[in-house]
Amino acid sequence: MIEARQLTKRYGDKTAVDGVDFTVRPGAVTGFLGPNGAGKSTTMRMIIGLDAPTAGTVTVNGRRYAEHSAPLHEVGALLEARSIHPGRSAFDHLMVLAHTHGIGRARVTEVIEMTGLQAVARKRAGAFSLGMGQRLGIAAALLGDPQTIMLDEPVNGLDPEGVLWIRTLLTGLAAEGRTVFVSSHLMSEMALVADHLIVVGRGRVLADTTVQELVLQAGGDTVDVTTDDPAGLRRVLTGPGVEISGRPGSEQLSVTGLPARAIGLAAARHGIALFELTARTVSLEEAFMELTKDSVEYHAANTLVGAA
Ligand SMILES: Nc1ncnc2c1ncn2[C@@H]1O[C@H](COP(=O)(O)OP(=O)(O)OP(=O)(O)O)[C@@H](O)[C@H]1O
Repeated sequence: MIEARQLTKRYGDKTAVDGVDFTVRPGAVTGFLGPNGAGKSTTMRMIIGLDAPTAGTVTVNGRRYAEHSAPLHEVGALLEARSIHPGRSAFDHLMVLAHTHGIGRARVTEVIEMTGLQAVARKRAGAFSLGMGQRLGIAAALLGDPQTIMLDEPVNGLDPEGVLWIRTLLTGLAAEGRTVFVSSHLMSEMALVADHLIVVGRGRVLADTTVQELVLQAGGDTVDVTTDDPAGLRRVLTGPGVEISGRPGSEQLSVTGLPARAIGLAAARHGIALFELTARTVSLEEAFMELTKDSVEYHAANTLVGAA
């Protein structure tokens, strides 16, 4: 469990993280999404004590990171700029980390196998490809068998097989009851793994919601209808939670709050002919763009926060 309360980070005049509140719960993959510069990495750095908050708090499993006596067992993290001694082998790098927590060689071998690094474990980490480096970073994050796993842009540099492997790994860790917190600026990738989403923009939480809810809020439940009797159809469909728009004189209406099936049935019952009945599909990417585009950034925050 990760809990941020009014978490704030300022660098001089720049507010990178602006009073954010969120809770990342166990047993699910939570995606941490936002465009470049939204404050994701800064938030993650504060979670593991690499940066101190200017105000507010963030705890992992009920305590600030620095208060844990064996932090590797609490939270395993892969941050973008994790430094690995280039001359050291993957195995030695993991052994050095393991020693700090009294973790044995058997666990090092285990995480090497889990991350598919067996063939290169004795090679210099400095010669690793980006994808291999990511796998090594993930191996290090898993070393302490932590309850909470936090990964910053984990699919960066991974080939399709690696991306698939990451997905399976993350959903598997969540299924074991762990807290899994993963950042990305790729909504499409998050849609495939995340159960829950926290979307940030300009250091603020814009949405704390599920994938389905986000699509719905972005207009995913709009249905376009064309009829020769728009006035009649409006009368038939009007009801609580239903919004109907359309240009005066136009035969086309856009309806939100009713599924296409209900609209079709209501029209048939009243003998109103329809020429078009199309459920508008909003892709997750569109929903994300809509949410994070500058002009609606703070408006969106008001309507979406707490919508889950
Ligand atoms: N050490 C620093 N000094 C000054 N400004 C910083 C520092 N670290 C981050 N920032 C600024 O804070 C803001 C948030 O940056 P951060 O790296 O947390 O965003 P991000 O969401 O992780 O972005 P990306 O997807 O590009 O990694 C940016 O405007 C960035 O320039």
